[in-house]
Amino acid sequence: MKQESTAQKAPPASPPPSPPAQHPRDDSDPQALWIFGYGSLVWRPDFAYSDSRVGFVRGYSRRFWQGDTFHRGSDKMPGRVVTLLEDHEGCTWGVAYQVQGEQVSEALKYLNVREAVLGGYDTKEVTFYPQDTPDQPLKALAYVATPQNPGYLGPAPEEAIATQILACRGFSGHNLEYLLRLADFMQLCGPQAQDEHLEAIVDAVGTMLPCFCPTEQALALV
Ligand SMILES: N[C@@H](CCC(=O)N[C@@H](CS)C(=O)NCC(=O)O)C(=O)O
Repeated sequence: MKQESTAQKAPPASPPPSPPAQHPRDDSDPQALWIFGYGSLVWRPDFAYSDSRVGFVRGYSRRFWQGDTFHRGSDKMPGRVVTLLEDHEGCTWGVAYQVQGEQVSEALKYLNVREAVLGGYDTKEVTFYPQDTPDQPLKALAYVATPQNPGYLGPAPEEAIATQILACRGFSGHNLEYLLRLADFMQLCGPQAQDEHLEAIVDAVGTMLPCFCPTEQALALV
């Protein structure tokens, strides 16, 4: 069966910018906006920002339950990326970025394409607790993939998610890079930042890698 190369799939033409929605503003600077990243945005924001904080949001758990046919997968082999699941007991660590002045419209225009159009994410206001000043929470904008979006894959055993991640790649790179960069970030956050779902997938990948790695004999044939 002909494998569609991701190189053949041109990204959809840029859509008209999203209508000016009401976004949470930074009380200290009405022109400023905080944007919360908890997936690829923690290591590749790719928009200009004035400040950033490591911290967490309460009431949400991070899950690899969103399919991705552009950045980390293809139409035939969709990858898995993260979204936020409402969970009363949940806590998700990430990075909040402050954008000010012209940075606000530039960031929103960029993220509308990257997250909404290409990724199926919608925006949601969350309360962000900076690691260093959790008693001074901030209102922030998060991009969340809800079960209603067409790319949503929903729950699966961590082993199945690991297999899918090992097998997929897209325009932004391999799905495994996405997983491991997020795991690296969580390591940097320290022992108080736990994500059992992420850890279980990383463990499953580690168990499966020998099956995905060529043996010496196979390499000798290259
Ligand atoms: N909205 C989450 C997840 C974002 C995310 O991973 N989105 C995908 C879109 S499907 C993306 O931007 N991928 C770019 C990449 O994989 O480098 C975040 O705040 O980080």
